Parts: sequence; structure tokens; C-alpha cells
Amino acid sequence: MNISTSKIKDILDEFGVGVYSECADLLRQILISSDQARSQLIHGILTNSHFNHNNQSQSLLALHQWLLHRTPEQLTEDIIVGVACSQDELGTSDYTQILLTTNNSTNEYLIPPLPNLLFMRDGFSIIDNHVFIWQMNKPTRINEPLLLHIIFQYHPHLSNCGLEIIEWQKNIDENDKEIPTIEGGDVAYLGDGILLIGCSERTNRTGIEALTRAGLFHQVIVIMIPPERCYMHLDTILSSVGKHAFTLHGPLAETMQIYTVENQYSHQKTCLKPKWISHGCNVRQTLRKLLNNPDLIFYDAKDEQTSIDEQRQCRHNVVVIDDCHVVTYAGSDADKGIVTCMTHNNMCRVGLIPFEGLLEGGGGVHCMTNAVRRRPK
Ligand SMILES: NC(=[NH2+])NCCC[C@H](N)C(=O)O
Repeated sequence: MNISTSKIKDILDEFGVGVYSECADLLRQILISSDQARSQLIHGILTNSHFNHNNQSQSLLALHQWLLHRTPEQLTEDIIVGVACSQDELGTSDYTQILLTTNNSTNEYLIPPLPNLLFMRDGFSIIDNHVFIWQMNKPTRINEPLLLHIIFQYHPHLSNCGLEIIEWQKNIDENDKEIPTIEGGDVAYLGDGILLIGCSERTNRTGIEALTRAGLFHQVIVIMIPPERCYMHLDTILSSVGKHAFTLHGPLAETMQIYTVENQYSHQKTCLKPKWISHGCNVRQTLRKLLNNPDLIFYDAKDEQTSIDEQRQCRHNVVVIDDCHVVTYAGSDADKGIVTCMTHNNMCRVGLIPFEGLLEGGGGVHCMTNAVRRRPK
């Protein structure tokens, strides 16, 4: 954990939230104690490898042999830090020679590093007692779900605490052409079977339909997000603040189309392609109506330019501990910023963490956290 992320842990501690140790520690312990987890990880690395995608079977075999000789500690590092195709990293063996000579020089890495693992929000969501491990849209993040799968499947506590992994991506239609992708930053579970999800650069319609067909939600509300890097996930423009409120980046509040997506069944009760029902483009009005809460509050900066500045600094990307405790980046405009809006009339207590060393990664506090278990209400 670096100094910047340990600040998030400190604030969560202060708000009484326990934090799991880092992914690397969890994975290392699992790989030390389970051979099965180890071979599953190796199998996954090979499946996701460019050698596999390009049908380079001799190289794939050599990579397999090389991985079989790695210790659990080395494997943990290999999947997180990545393995460059160099003698330095590969050492000397017959397999190394094959890998060095057959790898196309455009692929610097045999196993790509995972610099975005910091954004723990995106790889999975736990909703009630279900674990959804997402399918990333960005190829550089392809090994994150693999690693998370191993953790939820084999961790002594997480695999035995009543959580069930849902294979949501299997629910696709044979006519679907695109691979279903969903990233957790687009997913906001509002409780009571209501799912709010962004259809974005990263989360596609096929993914949303596959998730709807899992039949686990009674209402799926979709917000169409402009496909631009600065709005990469729903949580960069809108995050839930308990039952009473959301943060919302005002300049987009009346331009994003909202749908509800409903399952449809044939006479034989087979699940057909879900139906998309439009509710217009006014986010505030529509959410108040669909959530049956005319008093729903939307926190934002006081004017458009300040909202734009705050959005670029990921301050709408808040993590909520309970209805009145929220954490976001420090540095908000004291007069017109979103933090002033949230703390007005003591509506919320806002924990602030310095953004230096974190904002550069392109995400906020919500992106870097993910709840495994919630306090009973
Ligand atoms: N939930 C989020 N908004 N995550 C932000 C992820 C940022 C990361 N650099 C990416 O591009 O994937």
C-alpha cells in the first residue's frame, strides 16, 4: 500500500470500516496453500495470453513450462507487476530461449502488468450474497477478473461466507455479436432489487442485457453515458449517497438518455431479448420518479464551471459509508464546490483525502474502494 492509498484506509478506519489486506497478500496466501488455485491461475494467464490469441502453440507451451517453475510468491508478482520479455526477467532455460526468439517484439510483455488494480471498484461487485466478477472492456485489465476469481473461489473466508459467484456473462443471446463487458465503476446497486447501471465506453448493451437476464434484479435502470474518457464510468458523474441522495455532474443532467430494461419471456418461459424502455433525458426528474422519492437530493458544485473542474478532479466519485458519511478528494472549492454542498446544513460529514499521487491514475475514492460486507441497517 503506498502512502496515498493508506490515507484512504486511515479515513475508513476512522469511520469504523474494516479493510481487507491487499490483493497481493490475499493471492500469495492462496497460492501457497492451494495447488488447484495455482494451476487455475496459470491456465487463466495462458488463456488470456497473446500467444493464445495468435495461435502460437509452441510459445504457449514454453510459457506454460516457465510458469510451472514459478513459486507462489513469484507468480503473485508475475500477474500483478507483469513479466517483460527479457532475459533479465525470464532467466535462463530452454523455455526462455523459445520465448525470447518467438515473441513478436511489439509485445513488450509476456504477461501484462496491472497498473489499474488500484481501482478495485471495477473488477467485481458484491450485491446481497452474490459476487459478480466483471468482464473488463480494456484489454490491459484482462487479468484482473482472473485474479479476483481465484480470490473469491479460494480465500478461506471469502469462499466460505455464503457468497455465490454468478456467471452472469453466460446469459447472452446466440445472435449477440459483441462480447458482453461490464466494469464495476458503472454499477450502482441501490438496494431492494434496484440496479442502476451506466451504459458507457466500458459497459455495453450486451453486458447489461446478460446481467438483466440473470433475473436477480426487479428493476434495472440504465443511464447512457457519453463515450468520452473523462466520463469513463457512471461513478465519475454520479454516485449514490445512501437512500436520500446522489452526487451528479450537472452539465450532463439533462442530456443522458435513461432506460429501464425488462426481461421478456416466451410462452415456454424462455428468456427472450430484454426490452429497453425510454424515460427521456432528465436524470433528476426520472430518478425521483422511478425511485419513488420526490425529495431525492442531487449534490453538485454551485455553477457549471466549478462542476466541470470538480468532475475532472473526481470529486463526484464519492464513497458512502452510510447515509451521512462520505469520503472524497480534498481540494474542493470552499465557496462553490461539491463538498460545501454536501456539508450544507450538516447533511453529510465528508472525510477528505489528499488527491496528490492518486488523481494521476484517472480515478477517485469510489473507484479505489469496494465493499465486501455492509453493516446491518
Ligand atoms: N470506477 C472508476 N471510475 N474507475 C476508474 C478507472 C481508471 C483507470 N485508469 C482505467 O482507465 O480503467
